[in-house]
Amino acid sequence: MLTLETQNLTHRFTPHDIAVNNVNLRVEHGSIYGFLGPNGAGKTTTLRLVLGLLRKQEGSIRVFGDLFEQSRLEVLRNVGSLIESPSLYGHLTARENLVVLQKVYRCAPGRVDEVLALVGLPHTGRKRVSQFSLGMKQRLAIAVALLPQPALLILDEPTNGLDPNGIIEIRELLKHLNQEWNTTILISSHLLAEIERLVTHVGIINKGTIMFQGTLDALRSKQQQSLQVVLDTSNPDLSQQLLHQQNIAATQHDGKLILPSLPKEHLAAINQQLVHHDIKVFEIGIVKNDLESIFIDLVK
Ligand SMILES: Nc1ncnc2c1ncn2[C@@H]1O[C@H](COP(=O)(O)OP(=O)(O)OP(=O)(O)O)[C@@H](O)[C@H]1O
Repeated sequence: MLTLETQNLTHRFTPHDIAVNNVNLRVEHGSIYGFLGPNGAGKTTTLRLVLGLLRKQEGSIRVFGDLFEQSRLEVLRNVGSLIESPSLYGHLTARENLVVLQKVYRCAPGRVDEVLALVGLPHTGRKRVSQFSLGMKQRLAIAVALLPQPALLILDEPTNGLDPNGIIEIRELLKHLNQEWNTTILISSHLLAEIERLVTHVGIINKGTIMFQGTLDALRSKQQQSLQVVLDTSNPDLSQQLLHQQNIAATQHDGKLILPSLPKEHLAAINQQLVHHDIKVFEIGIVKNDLESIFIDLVK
């Protein structure tokens, strides 16, 4: 079941530039969907459209199965979001901030302490938010988003500017929300490494267009397909010639040969043949592209 689905979502800020181009997001119920792309790719614009913060121009948006424009209030009651920097009152404590918003959103008063505990801020006492670290502010902003006990949480780069510890803390919090409360999470980031250990699904956007969408496993299998073999020999030119004679496309990098992934038996035969031509074989290794380089390839 899809919690969020867009069809051909398209948005232009000017007639000549398409910020979001026929985007078909498919966020499955119970998933943690990482929405990835470099700066300016169209992530924030897409998320703002999905939340009705920008007027939709083309395409359709369904949340919880309903068309967004036909059930806007009902949908927004069940969606928590953090887009760009959070609006918090610096002169108030974490609790006081939440009490104000609990009244605005008309949630049960008991929810304030629940969300403070959930985000790990129950003991900040009289400390004003202006004295909070960036990580604490982000946690509080997520607490605000959680007040209405949302079934869908949309977070735009929530770990921006956080140190590695802060990033890990937010990651653990989101995992907990997903596992314990079954909250579906859509989180954007421009760094795959930052969310790789968190997400179940990935959507990669570049210049407004989705380049890849699927499970993290599907992205990993792309990584598998991109394995290469590195061959270090005493005579790279002759080795390359011999490989080309067998229709194996080998290229030279820093005196080593790079060839496509081949079965073990085939590599052993190549080794034998090179030795047979008096070529010393120093190394036959596998080059495993990391997920980050697959991501970079997709958005190049
Ligand atoms: N209010 C606006 N007016 C005009 N152009 C805009 C506006 N907001 C965004 N854009 C343009 O739309 C494109 C997509 O921007 P968007 O902010 O959605 O990207 P992003 O992926 O969220 O990037 P970042 O990671 O830097 O936030 C960019 O070219 C940007 O310059």
